Formats: sequence, structure tokens, C-alpha cells
Amino acid sequence: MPSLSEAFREHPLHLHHNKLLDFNSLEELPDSYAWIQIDQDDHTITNPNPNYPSNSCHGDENVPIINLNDPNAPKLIGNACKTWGVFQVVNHGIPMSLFRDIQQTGQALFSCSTHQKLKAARTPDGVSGYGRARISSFFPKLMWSECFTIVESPLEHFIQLWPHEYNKHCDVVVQYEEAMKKLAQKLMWMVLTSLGISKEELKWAAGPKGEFKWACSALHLNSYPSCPDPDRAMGLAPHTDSTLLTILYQNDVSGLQVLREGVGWVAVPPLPGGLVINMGDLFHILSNGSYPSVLHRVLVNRTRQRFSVAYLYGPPPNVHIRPHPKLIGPNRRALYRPVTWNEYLGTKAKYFNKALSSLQLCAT
Ligand SMILES: C=C1C[C@]23C[C@@]1(O)CC[C@H]2[C@@]12CCC[C@@](C)(C(=O)O1)[C@H]2[C@@H]3C(=O)O
Ligand SMILES: O=C(O)CCC(=O)C(=O)O
Ligand SMILES: [Fe+2]
Repeated sequence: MPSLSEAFREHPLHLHHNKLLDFNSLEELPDSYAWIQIDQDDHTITNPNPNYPSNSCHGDENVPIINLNDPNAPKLIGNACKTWGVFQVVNHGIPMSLFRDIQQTGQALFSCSTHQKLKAARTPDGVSGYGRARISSFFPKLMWSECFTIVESPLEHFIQLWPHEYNKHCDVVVQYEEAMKKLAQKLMWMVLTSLGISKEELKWAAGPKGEFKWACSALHLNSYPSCPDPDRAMGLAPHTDSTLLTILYQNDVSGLQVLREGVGWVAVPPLPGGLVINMGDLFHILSNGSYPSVLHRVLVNRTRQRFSVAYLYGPPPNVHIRPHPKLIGPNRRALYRPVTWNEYLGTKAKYFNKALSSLQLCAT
């Protein structure tokens, strides 16, 4: 079966994981992490990074919160996808104990020594393992975060980290992925229904029960340590996900923001037991731009460590995703050319936030 591991072979990234810092030992923000700098002579603030958007955040508009038991949920979801590209869900059926367990595994992982974590480092052309976010290479400054990506099994890396208790943590990952997969399937059909697309009308997705049998996923654990100078640092730089959709668990520390057209950055506050759903670039293509992927970023905090787990859900890696025929007509041409997830991850590794527009078809 084709796998996501092929995605980065042609675009290896040298992120110098060996220079990763022990964040907890730092009392000052190193210059390499300062996205905004203070001029030593006149104390003015300068921004050396053209990619750093303004820090202001607006609070008068809220990301929709949707109860999945509401009979009206598909309609509400459709509306949220069209207008926000992101929403939170409650009553999703996932027990709180699973969030506690995955958080304990993340905690055990990120609290290992740097030396230990580097034994599980991601290789330049690999997809799984410990390191910096892949998007680091597109910015002149480093981000105040560390991450661990899991594609398929974490076994190879977990044995390095915990030779005696890797099984316990592998089991947690398996259970978490199982639960996320079921939720992702349910959400996908709700979103597709809201676009008027039925199970029979998406051939690659339908297994015997229309269950996205060959869909592919990755789990991305993020840690944002407390930061001595949070106003000048960046946890995770603005990006869209390359997925169909992403399901994000966040601990009780805020930091996630989404960009809302005409408004600016809007906070997505942690909701006890809630999950954040954001639409990715592949759904943007599939919906022919009707449900756009949302730009998001993470800011950091002076006193508390933020932890999050992103379940990145996509199609089988070698299936072509294209604007759905039902969303194309005499008045609306196809806006994007077909692309596979593997190919798109390569495009993203090369062009980053311009990847989506690089697939745009010109008007004839
Ligand atoms: C499947 C994937 C999507 C992702 C790259 C990855 O191989 C695993 C990590 C994902 C992530 C999470 C943080 C933001 C992001 C842009 C990145 O650098 O790594 C996404 C990638 C993506 O969606 O393109
Ligand atoms: O930590 C967060 O809230 C967001 C993480 C994220 O955007 C990602 O992993 O893609
Ligand atoms: Fe993301």
C-alpha cells in the first residue's frame, strides 16, 4: 500500500535538529528566536521578519462551536466551513480519558533530555520523528516549539525513547488514532453532505460502507514551552494544513489563532472536552474553493507550557484529488488541477504557502 513516507524523499529538509535548544534552561530569548527585535539604543521595536503579521488579535467574532448531536449539525458545519474554515465540536463521543492519556505520552516525550529526544529525530527526507516543524526552513527566525510526527507506527522511535515501556505509549497512540479516524469519517460525510455530495459520488472514498477505507493520516504532537519573552517569539508560524481536514486537541493553554478575512487574527480558546476542526488545502481543492483552508498560527506564553495534538487526515496518498464535478458548471469552472496528497506535500515542501495557488488553473 502506498504510504506518506514517500512524500519528502525528493524534498529533503535539513533543519539542524542537532542544534535544538533545551528551552527550559533559557532565561532570555536568543536572537535566533526573536521574531520582533528591540533596538538597544532608542528602545524602538523593529520587525526583521517580513513574514511576521501583526500581533493584534480581535475578540468580537468567535469561531463557531457545534454540538455534533444537533440534528442541524451538517448545515451548521457547512456554514462554518464556508465562512470560517474552522469550528470547534462538542459531544463528539471521545472520552476525556483518551485526551489525558495522549497528553501523558506527549509529556513523557517532550520532557526527555535533548540527547534522548534526538535519538528519535526525524531524518531530512523522513516524515516521522522528533524535531522542529517542517515549515521552519521558510522563515529567517526559529519557532518556540518542538514536535513529534507519527505516520503509521511510532514503534521504531518509541523503542529509542523508552526501551522498557514503549508498549504502553504505542497503545495510547493506536487508541487515539482509532478514535480520531472514526470522528474524521463522520465529519467528512457531514461536510460532504453539506455540499450536496453523497457517498456514491466520491468513488475513492467509498469502501463497502462508504468508510474512507484507504484514507491516510498523521499524528502531530506539538509542545510550546513557556517562553521568557512571549511578545517577541512565535510558537508556530502562519500556515494552512495540507490535509482534507485536521482535528486538533489543545490543552487548557491558549495560543491558537486563525486569520479571518477583513477582521484579522482571532483566538480559538481551549474548550474543555472540545476539538478544533480546520479545513485543509486538499478539501479546498475538492470543494473548488467553496470551503477554503484556513491560515492559523500559535503564539506562546510566559508561564505555561502549551500542548496540542493534530490529527492530519487526508486521502489515500496516491489518489488524485480534484474539484468535485458537482461543484463545476457553466458558471463555475474547475479552479485547481488534480493532485495527489504525496505530490502536494512535495509541492508544499517547495513552495510552502504558495503551494495551493501553484495548482490554480488559468482562465481560458
Ligand atoms: C502529513 C503531514 C502534514 C504536515 C507535514 C506532515 O508530513 C506531518 C506534519 C504536518 C505539519 C504539522 C505542522 C504544520 C505543517 C505545515 C508542518 O510543517 O508539519 C503540517 C504539514 C502540512 O499540513 O503540510
Ligand atoms: O498547536 C496548535 O494549536 C496548532 C498546531 C498546528 O497547527 C498543526 O500541528 O498543524
Ligand atoms: Fe496546522
